[in-house]
Amino acid sequence: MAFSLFSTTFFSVHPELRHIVAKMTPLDTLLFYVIHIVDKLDLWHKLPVLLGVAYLGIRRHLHQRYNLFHVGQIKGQDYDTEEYSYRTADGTCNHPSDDIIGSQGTFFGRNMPPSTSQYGLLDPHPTVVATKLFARREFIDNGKQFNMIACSWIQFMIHDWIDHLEDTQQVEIKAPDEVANGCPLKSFKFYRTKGVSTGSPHVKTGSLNTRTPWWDGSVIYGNNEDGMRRVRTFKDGKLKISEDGLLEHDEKGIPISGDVRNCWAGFTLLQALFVKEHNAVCDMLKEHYPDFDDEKLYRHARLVTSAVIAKIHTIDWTVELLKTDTLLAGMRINWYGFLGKKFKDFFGHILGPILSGLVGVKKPRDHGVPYSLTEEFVSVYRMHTLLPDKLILRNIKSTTTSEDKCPPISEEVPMMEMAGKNGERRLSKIGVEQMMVSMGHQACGAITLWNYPSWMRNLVAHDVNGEDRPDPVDLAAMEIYRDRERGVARYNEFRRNLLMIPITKWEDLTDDEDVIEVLLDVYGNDVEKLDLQVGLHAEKKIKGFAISETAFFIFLLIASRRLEADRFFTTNFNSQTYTDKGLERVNNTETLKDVIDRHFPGTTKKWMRCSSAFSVWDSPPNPRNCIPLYLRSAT
Ligand code: HEM
Repeated sequence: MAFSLFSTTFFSVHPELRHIVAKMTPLDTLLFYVIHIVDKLDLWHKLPVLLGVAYLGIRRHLHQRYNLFHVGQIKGQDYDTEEYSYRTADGTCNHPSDDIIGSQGTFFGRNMPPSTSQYGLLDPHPTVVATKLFARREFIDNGKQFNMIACSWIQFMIHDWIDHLEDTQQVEIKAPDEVANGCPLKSFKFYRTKGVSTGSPHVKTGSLNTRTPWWDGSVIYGNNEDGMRRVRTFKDGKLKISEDGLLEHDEKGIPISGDVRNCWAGFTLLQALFVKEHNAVCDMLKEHYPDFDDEKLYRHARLVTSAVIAKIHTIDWTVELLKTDTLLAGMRINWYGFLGKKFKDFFGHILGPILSGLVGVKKPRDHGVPYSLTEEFVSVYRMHTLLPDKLILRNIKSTTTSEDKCPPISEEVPMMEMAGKNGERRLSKIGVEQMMVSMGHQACGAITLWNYPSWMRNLVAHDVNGEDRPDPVDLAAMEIYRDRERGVARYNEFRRNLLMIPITKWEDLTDDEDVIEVLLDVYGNDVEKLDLQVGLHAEKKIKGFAISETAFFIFLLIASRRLEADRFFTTNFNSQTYTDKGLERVNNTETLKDVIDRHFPGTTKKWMRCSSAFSVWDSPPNPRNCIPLYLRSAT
């Protein structure tokens, strides 16, 4: 009897997922069944590497089938792809038959239908959630896994991919009495997200992405013609950069770069590094192809630099974020395929995406849904808890360096002073190398509850031109409001839509009794009401993962999509489009360390012990020989 009860519950589909499974094809139902049993045992991340990769392959397939929703009906035109064999300023002309898809100002897509929950925009009140569950009590770092370069890197990527168009109408949020004492701002105002009619019966209102969603380096090149003109020198294909290796600034002190919103010194440092990389690619191309004019040099250098950025993100940054052998293998398979780099270098992309990787396949694939980034993707990237309260500067001139290559601390600067125009002034005094080494040695924050930076709860945000907004905001509360305003599902609905087992009680989410006590205070016993952000930050983490599993499944889908839907990572990832030397540059760059070494020779040799520039620099190198033998060809 006990066994039969066990077997029926164990082998049956979770009742709350049945309506989703009912829409699947028989083969997909079977595949779902396989991953569902693994999920019930909480097993996939404990499986041997190849089985773990297989699980993720099945999951990604199901998400491609059931978690891509197109929003909006704007249709572009067919165009001559050969004429546009370069990345345009506004992201047009990338999809092979529709020039508009993926360009600036198109709709955010969705990974699931807009939330059906009946809870109101202020239920529970966003400042109550922010104060009771997010406010930092004391800084929690994430150990040696991830440093401030990694934190800046992801902001650098966000500013390449996504930002929402705002309305002209403002919302005002007032902190209720019960938490007012714990709120740096008793009330604050901000612009609503602009809701735009989609013309479609399914998702009636959507929002527009003011950045180009392609992985096209728009964070340094701009999102349209004006942005691109601002950053170019129009000589030898190069971009503007100051003598000291940092960004140039306009007369108001705003950096001259592709994206200048909500920047801080760590972020502009990366912009400057990749401007240097772009300019070095221009020099290299000019040497090999002396006939290339300014325009040709610019276009090719942009293709190469954007691909270098995408590659570093895929096989260096992500691997540090999700530090397990399965993900190390999975991300390298995304770029190089199961047969690994050596095979691909030698034979080229002669086999399909599984054996030779997503990059270089013959045709871009969008799984029947035009490419865009999604509302849910934005939500899972809300990672402001990565930011500390202070930047710890190191003295790289000191002669008393310890054996672990860790220079002594010279100063601790409040993060507020490193943001915006003030931050730019400070950075110019600090200089590139000291800033890079200092960020390398500082762990960033853990993505967990009670770790939201206090200074961001009274933050002067910027407009798209990099100008300060007059009204400071409580970003922690605002983020809760944003997800609700945009119809992003709350935590449990989000999980169901991602084919994950929903929670039924707080203990399913966390073992932390203090957290459970506050969840009960804020949400009562209603687990359905739990905000997505709170769930993502509270969830028990898989060993080695800096983010929650729930967030990870969105990454799994979108990380591949950014590569496989893009013509310049597929059909046009070839020497005809990139040039032989350009493609060689992409193929020979594996990590951020490679780029730092090119432009600041000696820096990592002197100051870095670890293998990746994204780990805390005095941590030991990765023991690569722990990777199973059968995967060595892929690594
Ligand atoms: C000093 C550093 C940073 C500052 C000052 C900053 C500030 C802001 C502000 C003011 C917003 C707009 C909020 C709104 O209007 O809804 C925002 C949005 C966002 N930020 Fe940050 N941020 C910083 C770093 C980061 C980092 C490290 C991440 C990590 C992933 C991140 C991810 C995001 C995301 C995903 C959004 C939402 C974008 C959207 O609504 O389309 N930010 N940030």
